[in-house]
Amino acid sequence: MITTTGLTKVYRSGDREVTALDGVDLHVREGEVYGVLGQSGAGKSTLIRCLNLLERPTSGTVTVAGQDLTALAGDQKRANAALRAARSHIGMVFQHFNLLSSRTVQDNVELPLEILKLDRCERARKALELLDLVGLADKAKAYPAQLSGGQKQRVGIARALAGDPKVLLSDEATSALDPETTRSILQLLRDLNRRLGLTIVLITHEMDVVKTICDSAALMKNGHVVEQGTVAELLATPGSELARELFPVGGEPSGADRTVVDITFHGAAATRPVISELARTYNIDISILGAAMDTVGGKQIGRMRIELPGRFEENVVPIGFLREQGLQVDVADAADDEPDNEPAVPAPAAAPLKEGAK
Ligand SMILES: Nc1ncnc2c1ncn2[C@@H]1O[C@H](COP(=O)(O)OP(=O)(O)OP(=O)(O)O)[C@@H](O)[C@H]1O
Repeated sequence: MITTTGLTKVYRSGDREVTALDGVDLHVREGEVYGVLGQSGAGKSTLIRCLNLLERPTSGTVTVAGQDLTALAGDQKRANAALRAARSHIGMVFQHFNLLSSRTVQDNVELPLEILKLDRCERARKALELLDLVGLADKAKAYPAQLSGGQKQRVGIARALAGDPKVLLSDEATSALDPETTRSILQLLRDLNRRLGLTIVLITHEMDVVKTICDSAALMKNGHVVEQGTVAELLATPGSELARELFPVGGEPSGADRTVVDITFHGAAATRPVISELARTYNIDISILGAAMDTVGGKQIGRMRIELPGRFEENVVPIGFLREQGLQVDVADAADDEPDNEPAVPAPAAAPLKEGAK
């Protein structure tokens, strides 16, 4: 539904240049909720604003619903009209709602319909229908100042839906809201995604938002997308930073001469007694440093951090055993055991070794 290739944005002011996006290749499938994460300054807002060409990319392409928006973004009048038409199918929701305080709720929602030149009756009908969809039918005549933050964001969402968009872009839509209101807005977005088949790209810095509604996510750093995929793919990627942040499991090793292993249990594997089997089979003492169960992307996932006595090279066989059980196993670096110094050790038949070492 949305593809960017080699998307680059360089801001220039005087002789200073800031590369906010540096060759971003993004792929958002139709009908999914896609989260973009990253620290402040990573380029998230620039990316989302480039998706509807509010920000003109310096180079690269943006394709939305099969249409290359970058090709429409010429200076000629015809191209601009075509871009405006394409944009009307992309809604945008903002962190601070951006409502006009002098207009009623209904008039705020009607604004994009005025730009689309719908007649008065049609505008009113559509605005009331949208307000009903977001649960605010009774607030049509209220002014923004009379609404709570969550209600204001619902108006922002209704306004974003006015052009019957296929895509909704959300720039930190919930970060100005309290946790309960955040949950209800996320629920509304998920609902709209399912009922209208809406593709949603949202920027967030909250892992809970990703856990609650995202099908896929990307992590940005310094203008690059450094990880992206479905939540399940990310959780199954050894060493994934997003997976670790989505599902943190702490615990420090008790000494230098230990091997720390993070195990992720998906589905049926979560209920098998693999740790006691491991202890019995190899006659080793296993310490559990941390453990957590959670629902991520609608699926039950378990994670455990264990400690095995001895260095990595002494634990090759037990680690191979865990992998043979179909578990995802990430071996953490021991404090005194840099990856570069790891000895080459033969792999057991069914499992790659130390692929997840970070
Ligand atoms: N209009 C602009 N002019 C110059 N530099 C800009 C402009 N907008 C953004 N930048 C710079 O581009 C980089 C990326 O900014 P951007 O706002 O996209 O990051 P972000 O990940 O959204 O950050 P935040 O989470 O703080 O909003 C930053 O270094 C920022 O200072």
